[in-house]
Amino acid sequence: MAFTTKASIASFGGKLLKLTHVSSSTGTDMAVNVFLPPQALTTPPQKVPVLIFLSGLTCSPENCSEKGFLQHAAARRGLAIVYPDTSPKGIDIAGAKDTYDFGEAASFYIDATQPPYAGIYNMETYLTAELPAALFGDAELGAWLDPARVSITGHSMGGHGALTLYLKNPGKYASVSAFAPISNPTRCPWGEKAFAGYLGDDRDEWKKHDATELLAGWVGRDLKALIDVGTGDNFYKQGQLLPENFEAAAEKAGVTGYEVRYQKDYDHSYYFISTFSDDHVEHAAKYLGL
Ligand SMILES: N[C@@H](CCC(=O)N[C@@H](CS)C(=O)NCC(=O)O)C(=O)O
Repeated sequence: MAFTTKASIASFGGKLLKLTHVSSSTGTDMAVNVFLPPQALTTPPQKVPVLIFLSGLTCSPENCSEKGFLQHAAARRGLAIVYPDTSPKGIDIAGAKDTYDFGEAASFYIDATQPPYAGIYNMETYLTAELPAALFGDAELGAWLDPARVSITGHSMGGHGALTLYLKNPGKYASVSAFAPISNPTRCPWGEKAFAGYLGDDRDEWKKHDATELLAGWVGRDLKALIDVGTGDNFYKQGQLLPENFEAAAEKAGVTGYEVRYQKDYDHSYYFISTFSDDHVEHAAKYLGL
């Protein structure tokens, strides 16, 4: 297969595959983990729906695979989980490793237009075109993964990624959910820094990658979205997440079918994610026909 298998680990009756492949979008090796539930691993193999999980700042495919607990419900419901990486890695770009919120592991899941990131940080193209084509077209993986049934979720920067890729590509994903998403990046310090660095100074360009701004294109539609935010999340308190702005924009656009839950005392960590991961898998399962 086009993927190299680095590990195959038994998990909840299924298998977690740790894979790498060469990406033409980024020009680098990309890591991706794939959890196959027991329902897929039959003879002959069974195609199962897929939930993509996009991770947050500083992460790799490992963080959520190890402590997000998505595999628990996914194994019960018969869903595969795909954990892509957060950015191209191992490239020598000056400054890219200097801070936790920009550069390596902080791609914001967009295609950068500014040097030195342009041409390398093409995460939107990678996630929406190259990776699905590689996974579903693969002789082995393609026997387990159903290209017609895909949903998306994510945490923090990955919540921003999940919401924006969903809103930019109507019909591509059956539903969306997010844990502590950066909901209005054009108006928070993390987003302003990332968008200035990757996209330049034109704030109208930034808005094309902001979930709150993108809601204007969804007037009157059913969003099929679940969002959880912890009230004890320091990044929420610092104004990095701004879920209220997303809610206000959704209300203004008259969209339906979304729920934003404020979970008392929960922080930004994987203790928060693992507590509510069953709900997010259930949300996806509902729209994936399970
Ligand atoms: N200062 C923190 C900020 C980054 C952070 O909290 N990242 C979140 C996503 S925005 C995370 O999932 N970190 C990795 C982990 O908890 O396993 C750090 O460097 O770890």
